[in-house]
Amino acid sequence: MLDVTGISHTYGSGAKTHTALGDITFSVEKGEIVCIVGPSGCGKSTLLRAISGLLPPTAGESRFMGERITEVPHDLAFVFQEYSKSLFPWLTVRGNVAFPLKARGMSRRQRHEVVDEALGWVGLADAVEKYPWQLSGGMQQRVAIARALVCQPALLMMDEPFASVDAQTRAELEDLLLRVRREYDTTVLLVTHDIDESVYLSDRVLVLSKAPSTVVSTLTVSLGAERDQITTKETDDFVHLRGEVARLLRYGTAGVHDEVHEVKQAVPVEAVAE
Ligand SMILES: Nc1ncnc2c1ncn2[C@@H]1O[C@H](COP(=O)(O)OP(=O)(O)OP(=O)(O)O)[C@@H](O)[C@H]1O
Repeated sequence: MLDVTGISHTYGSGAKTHTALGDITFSVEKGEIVCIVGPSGCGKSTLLRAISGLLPPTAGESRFMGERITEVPHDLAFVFQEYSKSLFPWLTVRGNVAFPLKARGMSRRQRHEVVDEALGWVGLADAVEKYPWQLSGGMQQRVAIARALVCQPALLMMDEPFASVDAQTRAELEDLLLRVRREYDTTVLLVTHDIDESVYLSDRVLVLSKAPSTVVSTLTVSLGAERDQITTKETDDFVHLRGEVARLLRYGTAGVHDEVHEVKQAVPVEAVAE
C-alpha cells in the first residue's frame, strides 16, 4: 500500500537549517494499522507531510500502491489533532462531511445517503444540522473522522488525532478506529505521543529516534484483531510491548538496561511485600 524509501527532510537554507528527518524507510501493508511514536519534536508530523505529498522531501520517495507520490493522492485522507481548525465553522455537520463528496461531483441525493451512513457510524446521527461550535471536542473529532471516511480512502493518515480529547472519549475514538478498520479494511498510519495507544491500536509500532530521526525499531503487535480497553491492556503481551516501546524511546534499544535494573534493585524486597 505504502512504500517509504530513504525519506529525509531539512528545513531552512544557508546557515540556518534543521534536519528533522534523517533517512527513513518503511512499508505499510494493506489493512494494517501502523503507529509512529518518537521523542517530542523529532519530526513525526514532518514525516507524515513528507510522505503524503504535502511537503516535498529533501531526499527519498514514497509510493502509494506503486505510484510515486508527488501530490496528495485522491485515495488518501487526513485527520489532524486540531479538529477545531480543520472543520468549516460556517457549515453544518452535514455540510462538513459532505464537502469532499461535493468536490467529487456526487449528486445531492447520494451525498445525503452517504453522509447519513458515515454519521451513523461515528454516533452523530442526531447532530447533522448542528454547527461545529455547538459540539463538544470529541464530537467535533468524530465529524472530522466521518469526513475522512466518507470517501472510503484506501489510506488514512492521522496526526495525533485523539490528543485533544478527554481520556474516556479517546478510548471510544480508538475503538471506533479499530471498528472502521475491521469493517472497511482501511489502512491507517497514525502518529501518537501515547505509548499505550500505539500498542493498543497497532499491528506494528514504528519507533523513531530524536532528530535527525531514523527508525530505531519496528515492533510487531500480535494482540489479535479483537481488542478491549480493559482486558487487552491487562495481558502480559500488552504490558511487555508497552515496556519495549518505552525503552526504545528512552534508550534507543529494547531489552534490559542497567538503569532499569538499578531502579528495580533499589527497592527493598520488604517494601514491595508491604
Ligand atoms: N515549517 C517549518 N519550518 C522550519 N522548521 C520546522 C517547520 N515545521 C517543523 N519544523 C521543525 O522541525 C522539527 C520537527 O517538527 P515536527 O512538528 O515534525 O515534529 P513532531 O515530532 O511532530 O513534534 P511533536 O512531538 O511536538 O508533535 C521541529 O524542530 C520543528 O521546529
